[in-house]
Amino acid sequence: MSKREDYISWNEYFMGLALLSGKRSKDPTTQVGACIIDEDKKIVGIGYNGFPLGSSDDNMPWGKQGDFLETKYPYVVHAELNAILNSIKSLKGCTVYVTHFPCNECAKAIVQSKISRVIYLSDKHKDKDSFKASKRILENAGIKIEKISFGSKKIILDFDETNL
Ligand SMILES: O=c1ccn([C@H]2C[C@H](O)[C@@H](COP(=O)(O)O)O2)c(=O)[nH]1
Ligand SMILES: [Zn+2]
Repeated sequence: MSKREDYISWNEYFMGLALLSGKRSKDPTTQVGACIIDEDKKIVGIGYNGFPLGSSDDNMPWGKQGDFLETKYPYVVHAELNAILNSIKSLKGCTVYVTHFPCNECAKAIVQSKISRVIYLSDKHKDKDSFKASKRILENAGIKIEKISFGSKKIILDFDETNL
């Protein structure tokens, strides 16, 4: 019997984990996931966007507009920051897989934690100033930035045990 040829690549595996992590997010508009790996391809941190630990989701707003204090923006912890804060070791030389290009605040945290590569799937906010600033922060710090592309490839997770 010869080996399977249609196994997933490392990029698909780690971006898949970032996407799966984003599925935990309760943000009704944008679900972001991040997965950090070290130079040995070991997963060292993972996260998604959500409210801080102990903040009941039922007491916090998920809105986007109106009174700033009644929107999600001042309260939500970004996926990249959660992945960094959840990390189990020093992140020097690590790579972060992110479903969305990081904002300027996350870019600063990425630089400060000494992550050296950012691989992202979507840059749908690339025309916003915060994302232009983010690109500048990352580039100025010499961090490698790569847009990942899989064409229309999908990975289907089937939880039906009879199909295993
Ligand atoms: O670097 C980032 C930027 C944003 N997020 C989170 C914060 C929010 O929960 C959403 C963005 O919501 P919009 O409705 O698309 O404005 O994404 C993040 O985790 N990381
Ligand atoms: Zn951010």
